[in-house]
Amino acid sequence: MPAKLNQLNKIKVGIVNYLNTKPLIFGIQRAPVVDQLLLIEDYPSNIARMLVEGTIDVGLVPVAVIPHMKEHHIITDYCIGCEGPVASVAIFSEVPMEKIEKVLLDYQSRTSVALAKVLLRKFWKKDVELIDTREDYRAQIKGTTAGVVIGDRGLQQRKVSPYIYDLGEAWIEMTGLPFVFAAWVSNKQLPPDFIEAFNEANKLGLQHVEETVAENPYPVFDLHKYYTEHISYELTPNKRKGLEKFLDFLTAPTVQ
Ligand SMILES: C=C(O[C@@H]1C=C(C(=O)O)C=C[C@H]1O)C(=O)O
Repeated sequence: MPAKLNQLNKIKVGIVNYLNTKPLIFGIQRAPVVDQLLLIEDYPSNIARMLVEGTIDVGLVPVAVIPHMKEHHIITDYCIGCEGPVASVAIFSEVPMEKIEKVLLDYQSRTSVALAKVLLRKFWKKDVELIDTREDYRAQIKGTTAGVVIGDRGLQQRKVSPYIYDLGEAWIEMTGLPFVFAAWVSNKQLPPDFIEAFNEANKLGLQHVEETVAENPYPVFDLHKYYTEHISYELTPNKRKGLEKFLDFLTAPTVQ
C-alpha cells in the first residue's frame, strides 16, 4: 500500500482560509515541497486547536496560541503581520469609542480578540463588557454594542460600520512596533530540508501577488492594496520584537 504510506508520511500543514493567505497558498501549491505535505484549510481558531491537539504538524496559527503550547518552533521568514493599518482586523461600531459599552469577540480569532482586550484596557482605557461568540454575530453589532471582526468578514464589515478602529494601527501607535497576527509554528522539530523548502514556497508565492489578485476577483476591497500595503508578510527582526512584546502582555499576570 505505498500510496497510503505516502499519505501517512506527509507533513500536515494547517493554513487559514482567508484571502490574506492566498499569496502564500499560491506559492505552496506550485513549489516542489507540495509533494511532501497535506494542506488543511480552516479559520484561525480551528487551526490553533488542531496544532495544540496535534492533528496537524505545523500551522499558520494565531500567535496568541503560543503560550498554550508544550513545544513550539516558529519556522519560516513569513507571517501575517502589519506595519500600519491592517484593514481586516478592527473593532467595528455604530458609535464612537467613548460610547461603546459592549464588544463582541470574533469566535474565529485568537490573536485579535486578545489584542482587542489589551488595547481596550491600555490604549483606549475602556472598561467594557466583553462577549464571546460561537457563530455569526455581525447582526448584533448595533447601537453601543461593537464587535471585533477579522479576515474577509472584516473587509466586508468596513462597508457596514461607520466607526472602524483598526487594531494593527492602534498597536503600532501604542508600542511603536509592527504586529504579527499569525506565524508558521510547528509543534515538533521538523526536518531542516522541509523547513528550507517550505520557506522557499512562501517566498515564491509573494513573488506572484499579481497572479493571486487576478485569480481572486473581490469587489469588496482592493486586494492588490491589501497584499502590498496592509498585510506585511515578512517576519522581520522588528516584527519579532512586536511579537515578543504582545506575548509579554498576554502572559503578564494583570492581563488575564
Ligand atoms: C490580519 C488578519 O490576521 C489573522 C488574525 C488571526 C486572529 O485574530 O487570531 C489569525 C490569523 C490571521 O490570519 C486577518 O485575518 O484579518
